[in-house]
Amino acid sequence: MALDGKVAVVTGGAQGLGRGFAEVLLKKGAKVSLFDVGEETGNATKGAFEKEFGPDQILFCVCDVTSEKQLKDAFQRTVQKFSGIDIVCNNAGISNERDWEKTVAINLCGVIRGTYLALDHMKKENGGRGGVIINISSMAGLGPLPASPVYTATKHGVVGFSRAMAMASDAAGYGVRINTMCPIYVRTALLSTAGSEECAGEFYRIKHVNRKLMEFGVLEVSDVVKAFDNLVLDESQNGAAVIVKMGGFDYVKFPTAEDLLGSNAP
Ligand SMILES: NC(=O)c1ccc[n+]([C@@H]2O[C@H](COP(=O)([O-])OP(=O)(O)OC[C@H]3O[C@@H](n4cnc5c(N)ncnc54)[C@H](O)[C@@H]3O)[C@@H](O)[C@H]2O)c1
Ligand SMILES: CCCCC/C=C\C=C\[C@H](O)C/C=C\C/C=C\CCCC(=O)O
Repeated sequence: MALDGKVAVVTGGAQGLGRGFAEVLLKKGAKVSLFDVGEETGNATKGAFEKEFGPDQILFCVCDVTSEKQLKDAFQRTVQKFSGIDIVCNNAGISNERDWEKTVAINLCGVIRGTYLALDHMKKENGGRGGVIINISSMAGLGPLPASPVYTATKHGVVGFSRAMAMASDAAGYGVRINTMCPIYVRTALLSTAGSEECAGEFYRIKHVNRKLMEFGVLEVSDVVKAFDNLVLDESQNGAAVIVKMGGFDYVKFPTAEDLLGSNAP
């Protein structure tokens, strides 16, 4: 998929990974709509991007992904400004075990809602152009992060939902690919707050078990952006989950029905 002239949405795009994803899309000629709850950071990022890429390439919508109305309005504003949508990255996420229902609402319900609304605009049966949706999970979507059980559950949920939706999209002829990214730790604001007493809650006393997993390494945003760029462009991938780790990225090999059921497989 060539990116020049394409229209992209990035949730949680004001900072961190989302900002990095937005920047690479803009560099390759796409128009980008940032959805973020952080008004000040979002406006600052919009201003910086406008300076570099010009005023017509970027839109910032103050939007909380837990609100159906705000998310719907943000998609609508994007379509009105840019005409259609080709790429959606559901990236907004938090790590807060104390307020675990908020973690589920943003990390899992926000991704589901963002995917459904994206499909309303992108699927061919609605007159959309097709395209690609990339949902941001984590390595904690593939294995346990012990001091963050609810975060782990939401990220497993993102992988399962995205794989099922990829098959549904294919079977229904939507023309939209749906893939997931699963990075190990990345140096962002989320990482510096997740281990705090305020976010870890009762698991604060065992935060060392999460910290130990830093032995896998800590990525820079640019490492994850490279894998994102590859996944957006690779039209052969639908239902893929990409692990991003030190030294590069790989496609996850999931067990097949035959692996799981042996001779009972259909
Ligand atoms: N940093 C890591 O180690 C790491 C590793 C793997 C996956 N991830 C995932 O990557 C994604 C981005 O995380 P990050 O590290 O860049 O974090 P970050 O905190 O730097 O950025 C997250 C952005 O999401 C926004 N956001 C939070 N709640 C929102 C809401 N309700 N509605 C809209 N926007 C909202 C924030 O304002 C912020 O701009 C998350 O889904 C996270 O789980 C992070
Ligand atoms: C297979 C094992 C899973 C390993 C998980 C690896 C990476 C996870 C990345 C997450 O998305 C990061 C999110 C939250 C981090 C939570 C706690 C970190 C505490 C760090 C600290 O104490 O400073």
